Order: sequence, then C-alpha cells, then structure tokens
Amino acid sequence: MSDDMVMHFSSNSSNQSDHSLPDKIAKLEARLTGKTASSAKLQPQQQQQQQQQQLSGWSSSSAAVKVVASAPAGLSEASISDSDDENTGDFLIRANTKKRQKLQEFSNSSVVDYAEPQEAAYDGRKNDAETKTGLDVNKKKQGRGRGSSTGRGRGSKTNNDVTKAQSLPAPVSAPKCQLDVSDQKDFRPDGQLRNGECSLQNEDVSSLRAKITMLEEELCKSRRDSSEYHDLFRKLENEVKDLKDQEQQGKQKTTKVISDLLISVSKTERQEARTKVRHDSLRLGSVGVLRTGTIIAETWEDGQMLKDLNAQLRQLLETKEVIERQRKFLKKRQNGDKSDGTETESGAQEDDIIPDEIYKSRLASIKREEEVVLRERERYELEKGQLMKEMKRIRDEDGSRFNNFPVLNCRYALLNLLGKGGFSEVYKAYDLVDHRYVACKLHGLNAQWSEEKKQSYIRHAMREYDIHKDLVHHHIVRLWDKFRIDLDTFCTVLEYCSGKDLDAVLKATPNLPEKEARIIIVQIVQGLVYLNKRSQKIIHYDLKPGNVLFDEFGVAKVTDFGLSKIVEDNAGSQGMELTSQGAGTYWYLPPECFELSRTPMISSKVDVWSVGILFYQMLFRKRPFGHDQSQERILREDTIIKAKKVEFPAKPAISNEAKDLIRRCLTYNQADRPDVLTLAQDPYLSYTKK
Ligand SMILES: Nc1ncnc2c1ncn2[C@@H]1O[C@H](COP(=O)(O)OP(=O)(O)OP(=O)(O)O)[C@@H](O)[C@H]1O
Repeated sequence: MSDDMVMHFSSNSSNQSDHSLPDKIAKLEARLTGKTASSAKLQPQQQQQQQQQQLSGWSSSSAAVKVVASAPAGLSEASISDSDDENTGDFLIRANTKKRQKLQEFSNSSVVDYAEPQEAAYDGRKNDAETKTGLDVNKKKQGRGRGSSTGRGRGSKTNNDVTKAQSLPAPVSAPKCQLDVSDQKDFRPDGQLRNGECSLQNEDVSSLRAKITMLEEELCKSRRDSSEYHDLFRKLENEVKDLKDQEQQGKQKTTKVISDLLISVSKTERQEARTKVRHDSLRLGSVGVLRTGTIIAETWEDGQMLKDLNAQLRQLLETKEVIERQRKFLKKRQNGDKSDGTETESGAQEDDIIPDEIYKSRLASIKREEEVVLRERERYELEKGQLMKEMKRIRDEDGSRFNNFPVLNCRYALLNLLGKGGFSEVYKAYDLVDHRYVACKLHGLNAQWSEEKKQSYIRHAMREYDIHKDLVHHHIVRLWDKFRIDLDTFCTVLEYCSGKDLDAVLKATPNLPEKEARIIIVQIVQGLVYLNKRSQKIIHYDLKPGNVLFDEFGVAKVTDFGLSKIVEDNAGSQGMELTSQGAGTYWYLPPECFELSRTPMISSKVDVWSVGILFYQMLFRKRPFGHDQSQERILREDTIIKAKKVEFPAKPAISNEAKDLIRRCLTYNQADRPDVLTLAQDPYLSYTKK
C-alpha cells in the first residue's frame, strides 16, 4: 500500500536526506564515467533534472513522498546503500537509470492521481457515523498491513489519513485500485496484500452493513416501543385526569353534602333556639316597648315564673309581718299583765311562752321558705340574664348580613352567630378544607366612619392579627387565618371554643368552688407564662371573664389580643410606656394604668393584677373594686387609684393560700407586685402529687 510506503519513506527521509538520491545516482554515473561526483561538475541538463526532482520532492511533501515511496523496493535498498561498491557498479547504473526514468514517470502521474483521492479523503471526513465506524476497523487492518513496511511513528499519522481515504465511497477508492493494479505488475507481493486488504475491507463493509441493518431494525423496534409507550402514557394521563376530575367532583359533592347537612342542623338549632326563647320568655320575661310621647324605649317585662316567685315572696313577707305583729301584741299584753299583777306565776309563764314559741317557729319556717324562693328567684334571674343575652344574639343574627349560611373564601361555611362584640360578629363556621369547626370573627367597618377612622380600625385589627397569629399554646385560642370579604369587611378565623366564656359561666353560677376557680387560674397563668417566655414578650392587657373561653373539654383559653402590647427589647425594669391610656376594662386594670401625672410604665404585672381580680370574682361572684360602678364612675371617683387594700367577704369561706395569692396579685405598688414568671412559681399554682 502506498501509505505504508509513505511511512517507509517518511521514516527514511527522516534519517537521510531524500534529495541526496539524485546526487547519489549522479555520483555513481560519474564514477562509471571516471568523473567526480561533485554536483558542481554535473552537466547542465543533469543539474536541471536534479533540481526538478528536488523541487518536485519539496513542493508537496505528501504527494512527492508518496511518489518516492511507491518506488520499487530495490531502489530503496540501493539508495540506502551509500557505499561505493565497484562490483555492483554496472547493475546499479542500469538499475538506477531505469529506476530514475520510472521515478520520473511515476512522479508525474502519481502527483495527479493522488491529489484527487486526497481531496476526496478530506471531504470524506465529513461523512456519517457509519463511515467512521468503518474507519476504526480499517485502522486496525492498516496496523496489520504495516508489517511489510519499515515505517514507524510519524507514518501512522499519514496512515490514518490515507485509511480514511480508502474507507471512503467509490470515487475515492477507484483511483487507489487503479494504482494498486498498476503496481501489481512490478510488486506482486504488495499487490496481493492490497487484494487481501480489499477483501478484508469488503468483509468489514458487509459486517458493518449487517450491523447497520441490525441497528436499523432495533431502531424501528425502539420507535415502535416508543410510540406504544407514548400511547400508553397518553392513556394513563387521560385516566389520571379523569380520576382527578372524579375526585374533584367527589370533593364538590362531599362538600355540598356536608354543607347541606350543616345548614340543616344549624337551621334546626336556630329554630330550637327561638322556640326556647319563646318558652323561657313566658317564665322569665320578655322585652316590651314603652312609649312615652314620641320616645319609644325597650323595657323588660317579667315572665309568669318570676311573677309567681315574687308573689310568693310578697306572701311570705306579709305572713311574716302578721306573725311579728301578733308577737308584739303578745309581748305587749304580757307586759300589761305584769304591771297590773293579774297573772299567776306558773300559769302566766306557760300561756305566754307557748304562743311566742309558736310565732318564733312560724317566723323561722317563713324565713326558710323565703330563702328557698329567693334562691329560686336568683336562679331565675341568672336564667333571665341568659335569656336576655340569647334574645340579643337572635336579634343580632336576624339583623346580620351573613345570616344566610354563606361560604366565605371558598372554605368557611358560616353557620350560626355566636355573639356580637363592639365592632365584630363572631360566627360558628365549618372549615370545608381542614374539616373542623372554627369561629369566624367578621370585622365590619361602619360605612358612616371617616376614612381616617376606618384606616385606624384596620391598623388596629391587623396589629392584633400580627400578634395573635404566631401564638401557639394550649391555653391560648389559636388564630388560623384572615382574609378580606369586601372593602369594609374582613375576617379572622379562630379556634372554635364550644364551651361558654368565663363571663357566661359566672353569670350561670352563683359562685365557683375554690377548687374549680383555682384550676382556671392555673391555666390562665400558664398561657401568660407562654406570652412572657417568647423572645417577643406580650402583655395581654385585657384579661377579663369575656376573654377566657372554654373548649368542649373545659380547657380554658385566653383570647382577644386587640389591646395587647409587645414588650420592646429595650424595655427596662420599669417596663414600657403605656401609650393607649384609657383603653381596656377598668375593673380589671391596676392602679398604674390610671396614673395621670406622667406616662404610665407598664409590664406583665398588669396581667398579674387582672388575674387577682378574676380569681376574686370567681370565688365571691363580685369584683373587689368598683363592682357596682360604671366605667365612667370608676374613672371619675378614682376607684382603682384608691384600691390600696383588698377586703374578703366572710362567705364563702376560702383558704388562706387563696387569699394570699389574691393579695400578692393585687399588690398596690407595682414594684412590689410579682411579674408573671414569678407568680407562676407560687406553690398555690403548682400541683404536686401527694
Ligand atoms: N373562638 C371562639 N369560639 C367560640 N366563641 C367565641 C370565640 N370567640 C368569640 N366567641 C364568642 O363570640 C362572642 C363575641 O365575641 P367578641 O370577642 O367579638 O365579643 P366581645 O369580646 O364580647 O366584645 P369586644 O370584641 O367588643 O370585646 C362572645 O360571646 C364570645 O364568647
């Protein structure tokens, strides 16, 4: 193969200068003719020929190299031999002359012949991957073919180029084959080698074609598989979509069923509530309308039960008065008998004592009856309070624009109104996503308010939300969510507490036993401890019975953070400034909150004072300071500023520990009052198993 020859030549040319070959031939010729081999003494024609050879040898290294390399092996041997061997002179001259001619001819033809394949080879490099695969195989073959060549190293690079040319399609291989055939005459073994390689290449090509066919089949199969998978994927996708749609429809149906059920239950509850109110009204009383000229006012008219009880009381009172009159008359008569000396000693004693004992006994039984009726009336008074509250709730519910069971924010199904505060309505609702009852507090801005007032209210409510939303504690009502309903209304979603609030409990019970009151206080204090152990401490500032709720298990939870204060990090031991003086419920606030001479400084000790008031109220059913006073009167009469000492009623009797705790909480001087964390350490507030 020519590339092997190229390698051979390249190898030789690296060891000895290729342009010395004509020199050597000339030298040999000169020796034969007796002339020196000096190039200077060459005939001009010879010099020209030599120069031409040199030029053709240097002009295109690759082409010329291949020409020389294609020369017969004998030439190669002769040229390698640089010795002046006289015995072989004739042979050498003849051979060299012949070879020079051949070289010349070959040079002319090969340069042209080879140029084309090389160009084609260059183009062929751009051929597809299949050709490249063939290339790799051919490289190996060429490696084997190189065995006849003495070429090493650099030759392998050239080998690659040529191999690429060989592996190219017909236009490339055609001239090569011609070259090989022409070479066959003179260089049979090498030609045979080429034939062998050709057949090897053919084998390679066939095996490659077989491979291609196989790969094509695999490709077809993969395509078929891929399209099947694609179809399957589409099918599954559609199935998933259908399932999702079904699930969605199922959810919607479930939601609808749940909503309908809840609505029907709520409607029944509403009916029952109204029926009960009507029924209770008969016993306890109802709201009537009183007209005085043009003024219409609401008045309370007692029901039959209360009327009967009052009549009973009146009757007992009258009987008591009659008996007491009789007793007085008896005493008077006895005194008269004594003065006129008509009574005998023993007889007078008995006649006087027995009637008096009868009157006394009758008076005692009237007192007992009176007590029973009074207790009953007290109970009915409590019921009357509840009835009045329920009546107000029903009126508020009937007047509410949210009373028609709307679903808010696509999630909260409003049911019945729980109550109405100053600026809000609280509805029992059902969370259709998390499936639990919640309390939706609807904050409505009054349309009559100025824009400034509305903004201030929103700011206030948002502040409350921001404080409350992060509070997570067993004894703090959770705040789950908030959203806007319209321009003037927004909603906060709270944990639903199905029990009453402490205010309702106290109104329904004459007074709580100490044990029950104590456990409620313990829970409130635990909630406060949580507020004071967070990195951002909070003063609740509005602890009162209405802001302590109970869940279905009776767990007490603190709510309503509308007036809460976040204690600044830099607040000193004195506490922080009270900037919202005047807000809050005065019965439950400590003296420092009423300080007028300077801006009050407050701390968690405000809540400790409120705890003391709450505990006292639970035990004695009244507040220790200004119980019967209005807010305005408390302020006017400085009731709390004067509240230096707490007094305990004789009844009901409570433990000294309970009294001590109340005294500590109601310590007048703020500096001496314990803060929340110190109060929590009080032994009375910790339970240990005995
Ligand atoms: N999370 C809740 N779970 C159950 N009932 C609640 C919940 N929050 C409030 N309520 C009830 O809703 C009613 C109104 O509560 P709201 O807090 O609006 O009124 P308030 O505290 O009486 O008035 P204000 O907000 O003016 O102080 C009360 O009867 C209260 O017990």
